[in-house]
Amino acid sequence: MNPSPILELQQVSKSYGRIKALKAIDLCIPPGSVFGILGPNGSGKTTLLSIVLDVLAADKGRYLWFGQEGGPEVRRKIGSLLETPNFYHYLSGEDNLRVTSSISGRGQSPEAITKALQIVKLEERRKSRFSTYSLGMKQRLAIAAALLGDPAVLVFDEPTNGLDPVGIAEIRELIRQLHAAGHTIIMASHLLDEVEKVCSHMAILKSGQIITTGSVEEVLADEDIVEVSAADNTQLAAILDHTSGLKRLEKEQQVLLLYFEKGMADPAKINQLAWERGITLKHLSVRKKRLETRFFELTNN
Ligand SMILES: Nc1ncnc2c1ncn2[C@@H]1O[C@H](COP(=O)(O)OP(=O)(O)OP(=O)(O)O)[C@@H](O)[C@H]1O
Repeated sequence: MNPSPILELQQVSKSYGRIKALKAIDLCIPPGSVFGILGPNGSGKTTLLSIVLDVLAADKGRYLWFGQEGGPEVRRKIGSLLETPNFYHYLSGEDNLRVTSSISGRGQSPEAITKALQIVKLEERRKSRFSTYSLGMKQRLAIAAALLGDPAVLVFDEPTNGLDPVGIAEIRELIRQLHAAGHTIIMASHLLDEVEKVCSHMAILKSGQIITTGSVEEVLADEDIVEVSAADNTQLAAILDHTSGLKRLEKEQQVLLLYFEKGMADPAKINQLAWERGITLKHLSVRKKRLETRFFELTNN
């Protein structure tokens, strides 16, 4: 039996005038997951997160956190970062967290603030003014604010937006660490590579609809891809073109890519087939589909 979802959306719809931003969304987010919400610009990611965080009201449908409908008790278990908070530039990181915690009423003890600063690795710079922080540090301070009160779930909208590769890698590590510490993380992103690196599950949104959802492996593994090469790839292609279960064959630089229905690829049989026709393979491997490829397949249709 599947564990009860941390968050469940049932038929959630939202329009802005004539624009239908979300169209009857059903979605389940499993506990303990790092759940990526992916989608092109304008697909409805921010609208979806704003609704489940009670920032926006849905026109129709409902959502349940921990199996319940809203309320302050439930809200306390969720930390969020929708957009960078308005920190005071002349205050230190630590003082900014004090202000945030007194406004939100969460994690007000000095220990809670120190712990949040430690987790995001800003302890050494806690006394520095916010204005002296790099963009990556500012974003980590925003995550520290979301961590106040030690919420079970963290919701981030584009947490690596505007960061350089080092800043992105720091946030990636932080997300992994928070996940390992037991938090469920829900994040909207358009960075396919990031989602592939850190997420366990995902949903792809397009024009306000979920076009696929599941574990990252499930979403990617819609077909088997086998990579082969021999001294003469043209001859090899002619032989393998009739392999049973083969959907299509593509040439890519020095290798041939054989696409099979899911579960139909048989590398041993491919090797044998080539061998029987007098061809020795130089290379044979099963390739994992990249999220980028899958994303474009799904969103371009
Ligand atoms: N306040 C608003 N008024 C009118 N239309 C809006 C408003 N906010 C969003 N929209 C529209 O709703 C749709 C979904 O927008 P949303 O910001 O949720 O998408 P998104 O996937 O988060 O996009 P991005 O990746 O660009 O942030 C878009 O067509 C957008 O133009």
